[in-house]
Amino acid sequence: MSEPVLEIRDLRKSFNALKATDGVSLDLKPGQIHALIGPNGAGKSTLIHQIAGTLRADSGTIRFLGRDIGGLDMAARAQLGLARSFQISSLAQEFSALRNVMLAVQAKKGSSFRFFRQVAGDKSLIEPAMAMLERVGLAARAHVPAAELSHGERRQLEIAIALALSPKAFLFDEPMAGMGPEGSKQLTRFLDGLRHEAPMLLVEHDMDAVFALADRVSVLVYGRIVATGTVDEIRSDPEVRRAYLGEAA
Ligand SMILES: Nc1ncnc2c1ncn2[C@@H]1O[C@H](COP(=O)(O)OP(=O)(O)OP(=O)(O)O)[C@@H](O)[C@H]1O
Repeated sequence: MSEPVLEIRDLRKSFNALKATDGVSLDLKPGQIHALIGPNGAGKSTLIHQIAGTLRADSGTIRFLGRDIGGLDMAARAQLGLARSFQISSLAQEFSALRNVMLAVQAKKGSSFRFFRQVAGDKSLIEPAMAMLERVGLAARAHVPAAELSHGERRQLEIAIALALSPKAFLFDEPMAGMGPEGSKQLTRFLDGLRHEAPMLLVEHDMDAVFALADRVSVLVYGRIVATGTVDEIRSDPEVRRAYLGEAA
């Protein structure tokens, strides 16, 4: 069995009396899409925040590529290859799509800060940035400001930025939100191909997307994982159907 890329053990986070993360353990293995589902307020985003480093866990461990990253900040985790996207937009709205991706390429290179006008013509940034835009189907819109892109195009741009970081794992928080049926189908196809680039922890309410994509599904309710398994196992679990899928068991 291959080693997990991401290994979460007994993670806990409270907001006053509320246990938002209540002893969560999960593994993300190479090539996998591991979906995290659960009702509103179950603690899915809180969990993603702790893994990404925007929120500090109260206790428990987060190992990424074999290393305990609990003490690292978000930037250090991103530098190691943990790419987070969606829900909170990472785009600089006034900058073109190309410039947004160039900034990500520059950040990945870890180069010391320079004013953008000094690097605007830098081929070592433009070429990889354009390649990312091509991959996500946005090359023709490279020079359009992010603010003028459609919702679906902004999602594509966010993926291009995530790809520019050469991620070793993706954390995606509700990528399908607001996409519409056709957009969701396209994004589902795209994410399906991405699993071979890096495994993905996917928080998603769109069950069609989850059931089409996930190798494993974990169900979170009140901060606890109440079930974990394949799509078929989760779909046929009577407790999950009762607690979350809204069906009579
Ligand atoms: N910073 C905070 N301070 C206090 N309570 C918080 C904070 N962040 C989240 N919570 C609470 O923690 C619980 C889990 O919230 P979280 O946003 O993680 O749920 P979720 O499963 O992502 O929900 P949704 O599906 O609606 O996005 C909720 O009860 C929420 O109100």
